[in-house]
Amino acid sequence: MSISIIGAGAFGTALAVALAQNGPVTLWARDADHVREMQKTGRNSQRLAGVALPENVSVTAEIGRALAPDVILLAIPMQQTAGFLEQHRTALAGKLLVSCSKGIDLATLRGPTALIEEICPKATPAILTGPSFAADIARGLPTALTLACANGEAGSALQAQLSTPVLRLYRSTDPKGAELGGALKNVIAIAAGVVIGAGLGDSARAALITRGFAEMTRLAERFGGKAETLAGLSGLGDLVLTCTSEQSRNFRFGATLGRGEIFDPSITVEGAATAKAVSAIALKHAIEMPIAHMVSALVDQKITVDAAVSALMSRPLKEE
Ligand SMILES: NC(=O)C1=CN([C@@H]2O[C@H](COP(=O)(O)OP(=O)(O)OC[C@H]3O[C@@H](n4cnc5c(N)ncnc54)[C@H](OP(=O)(O)O)[C@@H]3O)[C@@H](O)[C@H]2O)C=CC1
Ligand SMILES: O=C(CO)COP(=O)(O)O
Repeated sequence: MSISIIGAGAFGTALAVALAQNGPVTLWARDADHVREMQKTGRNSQRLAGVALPENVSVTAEIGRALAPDVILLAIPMQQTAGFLEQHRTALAGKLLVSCSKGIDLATLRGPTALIEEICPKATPAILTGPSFAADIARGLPTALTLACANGEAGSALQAQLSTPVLRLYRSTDPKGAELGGALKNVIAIAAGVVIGAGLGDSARAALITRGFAEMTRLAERFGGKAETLAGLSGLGDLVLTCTSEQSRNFRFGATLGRGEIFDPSITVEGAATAKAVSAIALKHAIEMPIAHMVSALVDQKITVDAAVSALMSRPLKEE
């Protein structure tokens, strides 16, 4: 059975390369010139340099072709997802829609599977998330991810269809916990980057990862996510990866903030908008999320790094 991937960014392209081991893959990009270039060169040098596209990846700008398979992976940035779903709502009815995005929609404060449920109620939502840099997946390095779907039968079928010898998927029926873990870890990764960029040291980063994980779990549990999901690949696993690697765009963005420099605005940094969404959710539901509030304020340049650190360090002393 063929699958299609919406979005020929770094991650969509890497997944196409990996999943081509299992059968034909259709990779859709919105820009016809970009598609022609990929068809001609057999590469996506704009988004994932140095990687050849296997022969059974067919790249297209025709949305009708891309929306024909029963299983469709959505690999576009979170803030563009609602618009895409709305535009193609009718064609998406009855499909298995696997979001590969990590974030919270700022306009509706919903995560990817909640957005799919809201906009495409006749589709079955799932999420593929966990520690995985596109470049690693494309090189065929061993990777383990979470495939979460509330419908256990559909989740099992997807797990089998999307696993490869080097891409090991663990199944979960907790999409809420999985999507919140993936969204929130980006916010904490920005904070970790700030800590390193500002020269505050590895001890401070370890403290921040740990307290950030407590925030992630607190918020996810409030919305029905399970603590054990947060402790798995989609939460702790991805948090560790993103807070400790220079490959992470969220971490690098934070490090740039910490150094007081300007980050290239064309680079996708999901945690920036998501920090604002998380801060709004925390205020609305009275959930204690001090790190997320600080990241949101830093992103909006409403606070300096020094002021953010002293605000976090001067909070009342409490039990762990
Ligand atoms: N890169 C990684 O290592 C990983 C990324 N992810 C997640 O995958 C998602 C995508 O990230 P990534 O691939 O890295 O991002 P990139 O910045 O590499 O690419 C984004 C892609 O989305 C396309 N796009 C943007 N807006 C729209 C739209 N409205 N309609 C259709 N296509 C659109 C862009 O097209 P165009 O070129 O025309 O602008 C581009 O191809 C994010 O949520 C990210 O967190 C998850 C795990 C790993
Ligand atoms: O989600 C990722 C790794 O799991 C990619 O992280 P960045 O978006 O920060 O590069």
